Amino acid sequence: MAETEIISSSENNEQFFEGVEKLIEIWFTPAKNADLRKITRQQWENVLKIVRCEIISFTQSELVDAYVLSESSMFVSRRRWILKTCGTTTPLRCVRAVLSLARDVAGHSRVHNVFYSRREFARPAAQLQPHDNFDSEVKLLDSFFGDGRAYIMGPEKDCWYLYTLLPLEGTVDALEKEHCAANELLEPDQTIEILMSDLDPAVMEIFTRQYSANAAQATRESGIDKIIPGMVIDDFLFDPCGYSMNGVAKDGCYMTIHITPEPACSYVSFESNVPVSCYEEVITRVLQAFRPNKFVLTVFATPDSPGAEAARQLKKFPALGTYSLLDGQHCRFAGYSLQYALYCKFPS
Ligand SMILES: C[S@+](CC[C@H](N)C(=O)[O-])C[C@H]1O[C@@H](n2cnc3c(N)ncnc32)[C@H](O)[C@@H]1O
Repeated sequence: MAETEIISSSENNEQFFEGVEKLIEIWFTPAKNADLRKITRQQWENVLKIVRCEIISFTQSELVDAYVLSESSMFVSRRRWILKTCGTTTPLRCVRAVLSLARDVAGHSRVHNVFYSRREFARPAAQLQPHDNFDSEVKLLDSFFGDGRAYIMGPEKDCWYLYTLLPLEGTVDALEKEHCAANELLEPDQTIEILMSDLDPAVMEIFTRQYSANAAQATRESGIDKIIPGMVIDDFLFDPCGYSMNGVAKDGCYMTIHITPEPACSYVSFESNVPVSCYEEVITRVLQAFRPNKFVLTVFATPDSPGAEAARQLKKFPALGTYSLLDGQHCRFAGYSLQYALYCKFPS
């Protein structure tokens, strides 16, 4: 397994691990016979060496290959590549290699869209270049993709960063029309992410070897298997603690959950592209399973996806159960809308 970044703080002997992930998603323009799944496992292993992580498990459905990594997950489908890695990994360092493999092995020579995002790290100074600050990340991304657009949402300590491609020229409305006309091949898409911190220690205990004999037990006891029914689950319980899972469904949907249970730095991320028109139930199940004190919620949706309605509904939620909205923003990009929100538990 790759080098672990579990740091022991000498002051109080508490373990620290940076659970916050960097997430990059690249969509390639549809091309005849092109498929990212032509890239071999050995080629992915070489790419992941640059990132400083390893493959520890694999599962697949007809439409998506899902890898559990020593630091989070990777999903590969015909024209979409997703890499989500935590700790002090360096995912942006491998983008050039991925673009070359996409062109030379998979037959994809045109990038359609790119999303790079992350929450603010608990310890930004511990990150390696270019992840030690957002400006360096943006500079490197621009060197691959030309001029992108960078956003910072939310208050300083809890902010969420996003980089995506600039619409070529003109208004978002005009571009959306153009997209619809030119890209009949493009499927609707939506992604929900819930990035949770400061979680209930009683729940976090489930994700330790002391409490759970294996990953399947942790999955069942926490209720992870009930969050989105019908997924084939590939789960992993780290030693002495920590948990990662990927779920894949026949229709190409995925979900992924990663858990850092250490009390000093507890963090859980949930992500899925499940196409629902109301996310309230999924969000409620996630919050009931993990009981965070604080979380960032983001929903990306194309205008033709069921998730577009869900994103509109979220705009209207000043509170979610026992959580109040601290900050919310809505953005429209060419082809996507984004809802960002930061929620915090009501003071008891
Ligand atoms: C890979 S997991 C999930 C990280 C994820 N990004 C999250 O949401 O927190 C990290 C957890 O596993 C633990 N862990 C144990 N052994 C590890 C290893 N060899 N590599 C990475 N993490 C390990 C860490 O201490 C941490 O609690």
